[in-house]
Amino acid sequence: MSETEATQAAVAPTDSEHRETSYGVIQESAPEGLAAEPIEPKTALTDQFTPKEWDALKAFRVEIPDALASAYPDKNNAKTAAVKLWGVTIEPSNLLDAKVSVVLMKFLRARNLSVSEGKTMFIATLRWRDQFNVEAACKEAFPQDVFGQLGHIYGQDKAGRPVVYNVYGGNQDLKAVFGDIQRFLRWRVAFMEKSIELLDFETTDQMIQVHDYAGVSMTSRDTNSKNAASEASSIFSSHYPELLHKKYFVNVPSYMTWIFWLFKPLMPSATLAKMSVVGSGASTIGKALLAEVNAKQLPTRYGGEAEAF
Ligand code: HEM
Repeated sequence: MSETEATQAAVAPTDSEHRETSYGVIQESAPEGLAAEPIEPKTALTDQFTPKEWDALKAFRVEIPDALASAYPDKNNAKTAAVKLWGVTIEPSNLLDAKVSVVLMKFLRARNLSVSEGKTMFIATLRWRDQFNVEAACKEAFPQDVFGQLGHIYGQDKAGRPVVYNVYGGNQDLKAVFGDIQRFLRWRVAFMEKSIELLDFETTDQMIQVHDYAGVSMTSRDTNSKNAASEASSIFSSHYPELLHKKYFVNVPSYMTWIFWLFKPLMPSATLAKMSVVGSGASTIGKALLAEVNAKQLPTRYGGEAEAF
């Protein structure tokens, strides 16, 4: 059997006997003359896929071996080898796995269900992860005195999504944080990956992000912090599709809210629609965040009851 045939057999087995498939799913008999549809393992998240999304996913699965070969042109067995993305193992022989389906669906949704564009994004993401060396960034020891207060992962929203906070406020040495842009980016990517570890891709596949800008002023926006912000933002738009449920910008000084719109050209409109700028002070912030997060899960400084960071 050729590699292409082997892949198609794994994606859409056609024999009409009861049998266990390569991905461990019992295949029901199909009526005479009809190809059996592979049985899809279901989860709360795959249950939310629309018929159009299922169609796109089935077409995308067929493209995966080719996508893997394009992502890793120097690897001999790239077409059949496993790749790990956000803790989920993707390989041509397990494409019916529900978690794999949820991960692949993210690339399709981010590209309006276009299989070719989703595939391009998937290939670019795998290549970028290698070039950036995400694995090494996740193992890097960042100085606590510079990065220790910059990111917090705390609590869940009412639907169980993790809530993550980036405190980019002026109450810390922003020159040290953004002085080395590449180091900041490695820290930010590692923090994103750590947040993603809390997603099981069965019941939860998105997070809430909060940016806290308490104490920033126009002088905090120097060339380095501006470049770091736009580079990080473009990395997330290009290589972390559909992982954000909502994003709140809190403690934004009112004379600086216009900065929000500077990011408009960097982000798809669907992502922009998930974001809101909230004013300052625990009660104002609480009004916005308590709609999503229970008081016990929300730090007091944001209007909740949790004695957190
Ligand atoms: C003045 C100091 C500021 C610093 C140091 C700063 C830092 C950053 C950084 C590092 C990012 C990268 C994305 C991330 O980490 O999630 C970012 C993104 C962003 N910032 Fe700021 N920022 C500042 C001010 C502001 C202000 C006043 C606003 C107004 C609301 C704002 C709105 C945004 C938006 C819309 C994004 C894109 C979000 C995304 O890509 O997920 N920033 N900022």
